[in-house]
Amino acid sequence: MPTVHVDLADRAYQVMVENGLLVRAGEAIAPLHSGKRAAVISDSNVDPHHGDTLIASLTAAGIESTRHIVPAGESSKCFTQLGKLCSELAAERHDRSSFIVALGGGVIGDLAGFVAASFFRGIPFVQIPTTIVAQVDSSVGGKTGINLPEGKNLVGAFHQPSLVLVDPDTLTTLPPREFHEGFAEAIKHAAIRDAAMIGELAALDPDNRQVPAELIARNIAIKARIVEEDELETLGTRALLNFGHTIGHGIEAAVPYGEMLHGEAISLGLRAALFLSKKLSDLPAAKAQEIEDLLKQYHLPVQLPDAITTETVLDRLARDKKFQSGQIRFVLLRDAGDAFLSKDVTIEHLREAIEYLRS
Ligand SMILES: NC(=O)c1ccc[n+]([C@@H]2O[C@H](COP(=O)([O-])OP(=O)(O)OC[C@H]3O[C@@H](n4cnc5c(N)ncnc54)[C@H](O)[C@@H]3O)[C@@H](O)[C@H]2O)c1
Ligand SMILES: O=C(O)C(=O)C[C@@H](O)[C@H](O)[C@H](O)COP(=O)(O)O
Ligand SMILES: [Zn+2]
Repeated sequence: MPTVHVDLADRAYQVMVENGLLVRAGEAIAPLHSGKRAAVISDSNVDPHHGDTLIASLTAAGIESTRHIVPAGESSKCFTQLGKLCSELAAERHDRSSFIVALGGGVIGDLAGFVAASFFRGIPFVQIPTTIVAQVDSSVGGKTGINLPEGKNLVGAFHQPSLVLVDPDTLTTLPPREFHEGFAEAIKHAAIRDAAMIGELAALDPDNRQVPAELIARNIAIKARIVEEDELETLGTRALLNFGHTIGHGIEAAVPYGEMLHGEAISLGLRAALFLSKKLSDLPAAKAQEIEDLLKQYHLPVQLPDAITTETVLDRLARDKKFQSGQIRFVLLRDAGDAFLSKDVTIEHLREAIEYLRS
């Protein structure tokens, strides 16, 4: 069973990756938490598939739980759901010895994690990710938060989970679109840190739901090593995980939240970033093509819909956290597996890259 240790001093934790782990979640969680009351936060799609299994496992391990369900989808990463969940926890008389269990995709992980960071000024939380995005990326690293109409993830906190339990079997209930979108984050990891994984992803059948636990763990390890180096994104290393996210976030926020899934927007952002990496850095055209082909193989979008205007994308991305004192910090590739943070990308370059997505 692959386990990845995230080494962050007093905030260190394990990420366990194992088929069938959801049934044993209670056993894994109980020894880590002195409190025996949990608030399970999930969404209206995930709870009917996996909620009962989790609650039964917690109960069997002596953990009493309350159940909190938000509407499925990106639009739930908002102040309304944050406030509602905090009120529900207070009404259920959760206290500082309680902990949260987030059961769902990246939306639930980010939202429930922010509830955990805020309620009573912070209580522990466990991540049980159920999408590819969440299993290879969002459940690890401690970025929690919500969106604003003005842009993605503009309000939030760093709050590391106390444990992450990844059960690849939960991926079998994902609809095809939601299954494929997550591979954009795995392709991102390969592009920035693990060129060999490009070939390995290309060798897999993109429609096979039996995603190898080793592949998920390999992605988690890439992210964990970067987070260990630069937990709060102050040094620049962690910003490399934002490859494809400047334009990607701009596109995701240019339409009503949820209309374009995160991974789909990031696929477009990756293609734009590959274009700029060829133009402004040394990325060989053949490498860029190989990564772009991988996006297509995983049924990810590579063309910007006509209805999304370049000016709207530019407006949304200008509010991104990566803009500091008016300067853009943009992630480019020198080569596959070799990313760096550039200050040479201008608004004109961004405009050109967004237009390129129409070709
Ligand atoms: N914190 C981070 O480091 C980080 C990293 C990457 C992405 N994110 C965030 O994650 C979010 C996207 O996450 P996502 O793509 O997982 O979206 P999501 O959580 O909305 O899940 C996608 C859809 O799949 C459904 N679903 C989830 N698991 C299911 C399952 N096992 N069976 C059936 N249906 C299931 C959900 O209900 C939803 O409709 C974005 O808000 C993004 O900003 C955060
Ligand atoms: O964990 C990180 O760091 C990442 O950048 C991972 C991204 O995939 C993720 O989408 C993250 O939420 C982006 O963070 P943001 O700070 O740019 O909003
Ligand atoms: Zn992302």
